[in-house]
Amino acid sequence: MSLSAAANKISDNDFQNIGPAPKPPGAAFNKTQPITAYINQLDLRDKAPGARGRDAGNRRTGWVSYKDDGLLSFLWQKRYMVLSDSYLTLYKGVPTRPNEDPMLQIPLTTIVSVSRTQLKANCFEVVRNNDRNSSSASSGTSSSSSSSNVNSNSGANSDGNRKSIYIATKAEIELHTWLDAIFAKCPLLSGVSSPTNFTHKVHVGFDPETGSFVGMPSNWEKLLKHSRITGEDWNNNSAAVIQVLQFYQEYNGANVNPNANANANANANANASNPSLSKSINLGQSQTSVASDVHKPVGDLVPLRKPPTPPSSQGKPPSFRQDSQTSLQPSQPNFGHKQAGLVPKKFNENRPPTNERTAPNAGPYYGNQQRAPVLPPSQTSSESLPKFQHNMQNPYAVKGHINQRNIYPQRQAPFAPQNGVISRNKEAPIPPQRLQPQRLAPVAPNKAPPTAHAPHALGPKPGPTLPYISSTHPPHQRDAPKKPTQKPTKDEGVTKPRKQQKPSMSNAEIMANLKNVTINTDPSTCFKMIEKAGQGASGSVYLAQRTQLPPYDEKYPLQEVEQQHVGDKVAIKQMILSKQPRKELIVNEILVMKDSQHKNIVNFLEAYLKTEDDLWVVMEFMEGGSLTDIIENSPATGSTTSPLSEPQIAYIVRETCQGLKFLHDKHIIHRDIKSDNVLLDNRGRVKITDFGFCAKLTDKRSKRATMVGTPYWMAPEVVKQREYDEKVDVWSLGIMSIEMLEGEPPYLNEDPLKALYLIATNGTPKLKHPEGLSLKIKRFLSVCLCVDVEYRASTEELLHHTFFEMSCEPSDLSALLQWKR
Ligand SMILES: Nc1ncnc2c1ncn2[C@@H]1O[C@H](COP(=O)(O)OP(=O)(O)OP(=O)(O)O)[C@@H](O)[C@H]1O
Repeated sequence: MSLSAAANKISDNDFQNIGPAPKPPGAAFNKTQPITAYINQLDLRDKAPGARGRDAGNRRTGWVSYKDDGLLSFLWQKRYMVLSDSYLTLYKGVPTRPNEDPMLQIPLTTIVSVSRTQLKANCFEVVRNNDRNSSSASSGTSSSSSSSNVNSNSGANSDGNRKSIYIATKAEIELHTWLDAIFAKCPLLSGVSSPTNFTHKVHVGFDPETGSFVGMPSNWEKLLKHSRITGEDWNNNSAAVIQVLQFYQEYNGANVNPNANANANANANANASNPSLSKSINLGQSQTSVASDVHKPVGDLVPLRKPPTPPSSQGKPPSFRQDSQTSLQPSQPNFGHKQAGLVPKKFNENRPPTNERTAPNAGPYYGNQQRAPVLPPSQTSSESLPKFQHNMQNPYAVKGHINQRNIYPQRQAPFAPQNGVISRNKEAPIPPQRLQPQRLAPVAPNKAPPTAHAPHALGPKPGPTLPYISSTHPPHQRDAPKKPTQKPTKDEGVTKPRKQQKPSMSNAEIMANLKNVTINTDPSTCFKMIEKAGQGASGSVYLAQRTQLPPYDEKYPLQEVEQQHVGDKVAIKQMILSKQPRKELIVNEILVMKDSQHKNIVNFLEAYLKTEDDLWVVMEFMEGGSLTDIIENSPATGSTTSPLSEPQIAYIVRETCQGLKFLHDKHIIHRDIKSDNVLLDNRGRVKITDFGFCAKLTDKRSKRATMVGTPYWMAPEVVKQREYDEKVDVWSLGIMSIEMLEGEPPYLNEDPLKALYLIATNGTPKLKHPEGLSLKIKRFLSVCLCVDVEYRASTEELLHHTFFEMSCEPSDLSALLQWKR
């Protein structure tokens, strides 16, 4: 026996005949245990036959990468590591002789800290107190328990007498087992993983027996539990679950460490294959804060849907007090991230417009990865369709109903955010357990005109004393369209994700910029306020009549002013600036609107800074209200037919698409296309509004990665946090078309988190009743809702689509606008 072996009480046989690890004790295996705990129960120690007795087989061995901060600090070296009861020893290779000299031997009694580091994947740092009992091969002696001779190769990170080495393992699981074993053996660590800089390991899994997730940060666990994301979902695609969790949490304002991303995904992927075991996902050091910050209430949400027009049929002024009292929304409205860039980007330059550009890999519709067949116009006639339909496996052409369960999986537990509940029901606040989307019937606009000119005549005086509705996000309600399947009524609005960002400008800069785009005068004398027309997250919208032309202001060219007439009806959005958390975004929004005069974009007229705190944005008035209102008030809603006919849908989508193409040509992405943000006037004109989420693409930034939008309308690439471009609007346009066909977007009855998961994993959503639809609309939807962005049509291409040939005349919308009259 070698000296070192003797000193360490190691048998010469200890390094031989290691043999396979014993099988897990199946019966005792508790599936709810994190996998590391499970593995710790297993006897992974190298039980060399001769080892039992003196060392009780109590050692662990294996190949690792090793590095220190000494002379060879730049080098990761492959080493064979042995953990015995007394030492952590590194060899050049598997020891073949009993007296084989180690490269480094550290008495366990000197190890004062072991912690995970981000130096390398699966890496940990071992810190030892160097003033005693450490030895190194380079000392010229074999290891000795009394040696204090540690050369620079083995010492690192000197801090007085403390030195570090770094060990990296190939797999995450190895790292866990090494850490656990070292902690168990080092007397100064007391078997407890409490060194400084330690990383919280989060072992995530799903226990099929209890039907619950294990090892999750508590907030994630709750989110998952109530999102109806099932163990099956987890087993099918755990990476997607982690992805949407991160997405959702971040978007709901949790104070997530920005680095807390990648590891979990990667590990979830890596672990996704074994459904029977819990999956071990190490969130890494940077994700410690994920675990610790997850206490942010999930109820810190912003309404997905715009709040309804306040009840007004009684002819009373809007009850600000009631709204502000009943809303449990957080005080920050959602502005998204408007980001300006000025250099145009070329896109779709190699892609000639086609009449029928069909997405080949539009998820389940076409089910293959080939390039879209570009059919010449002559081939779009019906005789070519059956073959096409067969080849492309268009699910929209599938006969028969789609099983509702495919679209609305069985509910399990109700959503129970930790706190911060959003109530959408003034009379009976919704219990926190229920956070499901709901659509309530929109309220008819206030018909009774207020008696005075200015908005304050409509209710409490505006200004700082006004209990301002928008600041508390009164939630939008919609009646879920009645369905024959009698799905459970949803009580809660869904969330519009909100990302917290540091304001990029100081308040003074913002005000200066705002003054540059507004007329700094009191507009009260220029308008007669008629009624409240709507409520947005950032302010109230009023119908008003122009009583006076705007005063001359150099920011507004004379010809623009001359287009205005006394007596014109306008919409005025009034915002209290002190209630806006991201004032700089309002400036951007005004700039985008001001610069986007198009027949399919709600026309910006002028903006006033009435006081330092009171901003009025004047726009053209759209009497028809939002497309959401129209869908929900359609005579067909509640019946088995679509709320809108295909010709009506074709017309509205075409008009919206024209507005989008205008934006896209200017390299602006809207990022929040949905029926709420499409307004109609009483002549059937269709216009896009709400530029709060707009982003401008530039040469330098031809793609975006910020997750913006409203979950149910979000493109998969947004949900998956990939780079995206203008085509996210095309996806949302496809979803908006489904709204008009089915009354609501896919997955609206799902918890937002589950919806995100479904978008990420299902890709192209299924239609509820494809059998009754024309092939043209199904093909149109396929090219909009194509997961592969490359094959998704551009707005330019869409405008050539044969679906638009069936567009109705604007006058054919009159029945839909009837409800407003
Ligand atoms: N130009 C307009 N003409 C008529 N009604 C409008 C007009 N703009 C908005 N509205 C009504 O006011 C409601 C709120 O609109 P607004 O744009 O403020 O909502 P929002 O999308 O929540 O906006 P933000 O988040 O920017 O506050 C709309 O749903 C619509 O009913």
